[in-house]
Amino acid sequence: MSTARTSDRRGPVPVVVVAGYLGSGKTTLLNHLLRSAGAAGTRLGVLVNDFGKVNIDALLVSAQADGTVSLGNGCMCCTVDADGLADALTSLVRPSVGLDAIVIEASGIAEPKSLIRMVTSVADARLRYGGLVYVVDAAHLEQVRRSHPELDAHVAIADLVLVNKVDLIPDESRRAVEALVAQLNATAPRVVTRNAAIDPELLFDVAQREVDQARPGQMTLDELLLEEDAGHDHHEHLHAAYESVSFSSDRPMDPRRLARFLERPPDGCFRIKGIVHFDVPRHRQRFVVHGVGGFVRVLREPWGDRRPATEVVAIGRGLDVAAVHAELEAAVARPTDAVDENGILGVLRHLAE
Ligand SMILES: Nc1nc2c(ncn2[C@@H]2O[C@H](COP(=O)(O)OP(=O)(O)OP(=O)(O)O)[C@@H](O)[C@H]2O)c(=O)[nH]1
Repeated sequence: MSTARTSDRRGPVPVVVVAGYLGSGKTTLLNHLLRSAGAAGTRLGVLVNDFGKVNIDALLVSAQADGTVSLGNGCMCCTVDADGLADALTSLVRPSVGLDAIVIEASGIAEPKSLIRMVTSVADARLRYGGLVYVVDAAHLEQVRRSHPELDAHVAIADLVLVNKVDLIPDESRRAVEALVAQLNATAPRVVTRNAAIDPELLFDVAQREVDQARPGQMTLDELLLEEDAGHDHHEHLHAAYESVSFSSDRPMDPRRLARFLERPPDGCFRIKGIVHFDVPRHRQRFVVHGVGGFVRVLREPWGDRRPATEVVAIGRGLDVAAVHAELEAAVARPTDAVDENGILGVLRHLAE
């Protein structure tokens, strides 16, 4: 239950931006995340323009003061406008609050790019930008695009696209919407959802604080995929499934090649997280790396009692598992490599310090 343990283990708190056209399902997503995060013991901070949007009644409000609600399960909810965003973030990432992740809902008409810029410009090493999740109303995408052509550009910069409300349309239309989204954004993974029910693990590390047991109200990736599979073309869904590729090595990594992997992740790769060992003089510390759609954040800390070794996990949809492995394998330093004194700079420039 200790918050210190959490921040030790996790490094900076990820700040995920949720955007989408009016009525696409952003609030539904926040409520789903709050429910499932609370059930798992994850402490989530939510920033919204208007409390009324989030179903706080269902979440056992225990206290409310100064535009902040403390939710019974350790989650926090704040109202915020553009001017107050940086202050709200800085105050939410205080270790005493003990949050695992923060989610910001962009109001339906907000320009996601400016919100992302506001988040990335907050100079606080205790937080890191955690990517843009864009919610699409699959039943109205065509219609909304006609009146709001800027929607295409929003989808294009997303790191993860939720193709939501698929219960309202036939399979054929769903496939057409998926194809259109893929055309607008070839690299971001897509998740097909009903009521925005995604696995929170896709957005941030889900802390397991109480007992590690089945989490009511939350569908795991496996369950989601199984549900998607039922009644659909099985072959198609096997290929559409999420993959998580784990890589470990006792040999040190080559910093230049690893930095390239983080900055230009393989197609479909949404998240990369890991602990990396470089055998570079003065840089033999334990490097904690986070990548979200090419946005990289690195922390450095002592190994302590731990034996230096590398462990990296890549999560995505339609990932070429063999290719990811091959790329990471190729990033292992070889004894025959020429001395590359500047190689580590590619990693250091992402340091959060
Ligand atoms: N049928 C169906 N309805 C959904 C789904 N997801 C959300 N809704 C409903 O769509 C309506 C709008 O959802 P919200 O989550 O409020 O959408 P929003 O993006 O927050 O809307 P704004 O705040 O107006 O931008 C609500 O009535 C939801 O219950 C879904 O997958 N299927």
